[in-house]
This record gives sequence, structure tokens and C-alpha cells, in this order.
Amino acid sequence: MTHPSSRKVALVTGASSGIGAVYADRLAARGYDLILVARRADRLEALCAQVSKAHGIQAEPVTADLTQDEDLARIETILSTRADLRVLVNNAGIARLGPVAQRSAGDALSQITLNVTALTRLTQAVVPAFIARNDGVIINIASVLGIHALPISAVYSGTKAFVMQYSRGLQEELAGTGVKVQLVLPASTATEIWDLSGVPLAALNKDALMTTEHMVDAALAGWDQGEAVTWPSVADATLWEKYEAARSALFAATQVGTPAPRYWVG
Ligand SMILES: NC(=O)C1=CN([C@@H]2O[C@H](COP(=O)(O)OP(=O)(O)OC[C@H]3O[C@@H](n4cnc5c(N)ncnc54)[C@H](OP(=O)(O)O)[C@@H]3O)[C@@H](O)[C@H]2O)C=CC1
Ligand SMILES: CC(=O)[C@H](N)C(=O)O
Repeated sequence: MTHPSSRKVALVTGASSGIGAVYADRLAARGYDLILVARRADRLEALCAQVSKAHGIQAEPVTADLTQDEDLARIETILSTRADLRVLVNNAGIARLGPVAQRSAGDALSQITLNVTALTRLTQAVVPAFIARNDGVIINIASVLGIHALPISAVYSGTKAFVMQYSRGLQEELAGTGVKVQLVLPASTATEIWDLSGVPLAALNKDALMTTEHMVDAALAGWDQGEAVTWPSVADATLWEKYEAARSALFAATQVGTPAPRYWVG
């Protein structure tokens, strides 16, 4: 399937609510045609109608459950064959919060399947096409919980740590090409994810809760500034520089080939 490349298309996963729906609106405002993916067809159709009318772009709803192999394969085909595709927003995600002993293995696997496996497969599908065109942007939505594990977020934090390291590795691989990967790490944002997670939105500290509009507009401002890593809520950007410097120093300190003196036996 090929399409005329005069128009530019963005595919947003998890566009039926929350952060994904705002990405859809903002990318439409920037002139992108849209392919919007999620399970709730009614919501996708309503959003497509709304953004098409508001911004004069074309928007196509694609109903898919990204935990299902056949649905995922359909989206992979779109990503690998649409010549007009310029942006992939890997946003679809779920959280099932709670102590491991109090949640099921199914809860753990559902997070891994969507947050890790689907994101990996969709990225894998689009990267060769973007490299061939030397053009394209992948926006991966991780979380501040990718660098911070709470007693209730072992699995969720693990999935977001994967998104972080996967994105960082891809950025290294694609350095010097026209293909960009932006890693976005939102803090708590007011969306449906919370009530579904087991932690009601109403239980959160309102002062630490961002609106979806603020989150996405900040992330897009980071994109415009050419950021590889965007922390929408962090005012002191030097904190990330210091974190990276400490991480790099720790990694360098591992490359010595001998046990550290404190582990010497006898
Ligand atoms: N809200 C927050 O505090 C934070 C959120 N994030 C991340 O932001 C991203 C967006 O979440 P957010 O907007 O908050 O939450 P929402 O629950 O509002 O949105 C999640 C989206 O993912 C879609 N989705 C869920 N399951 C599937 C599935 N099996 N197949 C396809 N689509 C699916 C949902 O659509 P549908 O149900 O119609 O399929 C929905 O569109 C997630 O990756 C989340 O981890 C990161 C940090 C903080
Ligand atoms: C539900 C959550 O844990 C939230 N998505 C986050 O990443 O902070």
C-alpha cells in the first residue's frame, strides 16, 4: 500500500482518551493527517470528526486491541507501508497498581504486553521505513515512574524503565540520521488511567497533578526545542544533566574487570 507523500501523517496509539487524544488535536493543529488507534471505536470516530472539522485535516480511526497479535499486525503493516507517515506516537499504556502479592500475574502481563511488547513491535515496524526515507519522528511516552519504583508500581515502573532504555538505545542507533526519537516522561496527569489502575484519581494530590493539555503542550515544546528527553514537569533541567552524569560515571566504574575491594574474600 503506498500513498502520495505530499501530506504528512501521524499515527497516535491510545488516542481515544487522555494524553493521546490531546496529541491528536495538537498534531492536527500542526497540519498532520491522523491515524488514531485504540479499542473504543465510538470515541475514535468522534475525535476524528472533531479534529478534522477544527483543523481541516483528514483523520482515520483504526480500532485495534494492541495486546492482540492480529490487531497489532494490522498496525505494523500501516507503519511499514505508509509512505506519508512522518510521526508515530507510542502512547497507549495501562497501569495496574498494587503490591505484586495482591495483583494477579494477568495484571502484570497485561501491562508488559501493551506497554512493552506493543510499543516495541510498532517501533520495530516503522524504523526501517523511516531510515529508508531518512525522515520520521517516534515519540515514546514513558513515565517518571521509569526511574522511580513505588511499592505499588514494580511492574508498571519496570515497563516504563524499558521504554526509557529502549528509547535511549534507539537514539544512539539513529544518531546522525534524520530519524528522531523523543522520550517523554510525564508525572501524574489527570486521565482515566488512574481509576483503571486501582488508585482513584480523586486520591491524588491535586497540586502534583498536571492537565493533559499542559503535559502534551510541554512535550511538544520539548520536541520543537530538539530535546531527546523531555520531563514536562521538571523546572530545573540541570537535574537531568546531573542524573545522566552520575549514570555515566557509574557505568564507567563497572568497566574494570575485577571485583571491587569491598568484595574481596580472604
Ligand atoms: N496519566 C498519568 O499520570 C501518566 C500517564 N503516562 C502514560 O501516558 C500514556 C497515556 O495514558 P493516559 O492518557 O494517562 O491514560 P488513558 O487511560 O486516558 O489512555 C490510555 C489509552 O490507551 C488505550 N489503550 C488501553 N489499552 C489498549 C489496548 N489493549 N489496545 C489499544 N489501546 C489501548 C486506551 O484506549 P481504549 O481503552 O479505547 O483502547 C486509551 O486511549 C500511557 O502510556 C501512560 O502510561 C505516563 C505518566 C503519567
Ligand atoms: C498510573 C500511573 O502510575 C501513572 N501513569 C504514572 O506513570 O505516573
